[in-house]
Amino acid sequence: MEASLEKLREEVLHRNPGETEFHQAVTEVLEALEPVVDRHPEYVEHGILRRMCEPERQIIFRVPWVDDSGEVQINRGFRVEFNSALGPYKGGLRFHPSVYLGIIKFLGFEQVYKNALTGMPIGGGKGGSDFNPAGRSDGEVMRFCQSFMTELYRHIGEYTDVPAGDVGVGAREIGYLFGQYKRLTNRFEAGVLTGKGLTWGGSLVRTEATGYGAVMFANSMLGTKGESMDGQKVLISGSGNVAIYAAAKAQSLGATVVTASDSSGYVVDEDGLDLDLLKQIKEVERGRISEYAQRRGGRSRYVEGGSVWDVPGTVAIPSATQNELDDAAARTLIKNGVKAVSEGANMPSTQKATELFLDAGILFGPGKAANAGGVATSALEMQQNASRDSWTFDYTHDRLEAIMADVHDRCMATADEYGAPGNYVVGANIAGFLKVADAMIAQGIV
Ligand SMILES: NC(=O)C1=CN([C@@H]2O[C@H](COP(=O)(O)OP(=O)(O)OC[C@H]3O[C@@H](n4cnc5c(N)ncnc54)[C@H](O)[C@@H]3O)[C@@H](O)[C@H]2O)C=CC1
Ligand SMILES: O=C(O)CCC(=O)C(=O)O
Repeated sequence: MEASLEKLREEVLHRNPGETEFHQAVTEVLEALEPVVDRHPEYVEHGILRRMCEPERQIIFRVPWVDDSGEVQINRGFRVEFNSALGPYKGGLRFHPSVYLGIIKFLGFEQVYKNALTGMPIGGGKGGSDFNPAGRSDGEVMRFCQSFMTELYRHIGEYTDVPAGDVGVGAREIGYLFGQYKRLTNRFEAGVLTGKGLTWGGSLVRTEATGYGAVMFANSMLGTKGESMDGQKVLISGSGNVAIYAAAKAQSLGATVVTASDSSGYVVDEDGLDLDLLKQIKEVERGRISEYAQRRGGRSRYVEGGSVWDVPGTVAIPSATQNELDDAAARTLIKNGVKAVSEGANMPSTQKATELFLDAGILFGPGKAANAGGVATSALEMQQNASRDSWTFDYTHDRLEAIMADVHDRCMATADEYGAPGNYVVGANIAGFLKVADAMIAQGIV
């Protein structure tokens, strides 16, 4: 790495001890920015890179609540408002026991570049809690969400910071969070959260958008080689919001999706996933993936533990969590003939896995580009809220499709321009960076 970038990387590691995911995300971006620094020393002179590695604001708070047995529970809440050069902070909330500051900072950092790439007027942020919704009753989830919002509400607003869902935060949680925000502020401020219910300010296509977008991105990448999703054998990890709708879009484009997983194991279904069954188990019953094989029968099977990436396939869409696809998995995928990897999750491939894909000439769509469809559609939801309008499914879907095509083309053109043709990691990071950096220069040292 170039000396000024290496110095900055060391400074970030030193200032943020123990935050390994944040270190990883920063390292990837700094490596990709090497050709920019050579060409544009003014970004170093203005301290842009250093400022972009330091969140504008980090909020950490206590979230006390009472469980069903009357016991007081304490969780920790976070909101990292990373960068507002392009618009209000925007990004999801994650409720998962693994959450700590380093995870929220990596997600917030990624969000800045991703949101810039969408072309929409949104800055970047992320939040969440170490609360584990698994096994909690609706009443417990509601009381937790109400307590979480009782602190968060003073930091957010449609022109300030607009949270949404992420792992463990879906329509149910957004409903409880919105209800409490409305109660505390006495305002029906629809644009303060996205991912809302369709009858109270939500947007059609937002539920499907991240998974759909990741498949659209894969389709565009394959298009550069004269191929498409049609006829591909697709491996998907996870079985949550992103995984389910990535599978749905892939199937609608003529692919066969043969895997899904959760933290206990994975299923393989050579006949293609039955998505109605998967949705019933995961979205309605909130059950385990093992039940899928039990109920589906036929050629489906459940594998306890193990890795979904052991299954042969031509397109991989990792859609569960960070660092779920390591170098061993990447080698297996390459050996088995994978052609394209489109990251539905945030940073699901380790740095080594990413390098292996790039070195092998695999089409590789990094999360900040490939999964940008979710936040882009959140921005469309904000647009509808601002104009008190609601658009049709088809119109919103067309907007998403146009945005994803543009993200793809911009990554490709930028990679070409900076001497790394076909490298979407370089393209995504540089294209996102330039937009934010120019806005920051225009706005002065703030
Ligand atoms: N929901 C959204 O709009 C967006 C989500 N993402 C990213 O996509 C990923 C998935 O998020 P969602 O689907 O929204 O969450 P979700 O809560 O709906 O689903 C998460 C899924 O991942 C599985 N999972 C978690 N840890 C796992 C592990 N260690 N091994 C295997 N499976 C595991 C869970 O069982 C669950 O099926 C995350 O990285 C998230 O940050 C990215 C962009 C937008
Ligand atoms: O829709 C949003 O605001 C956030 C989506 C998100 O959390 C992400 O892109 O990782």
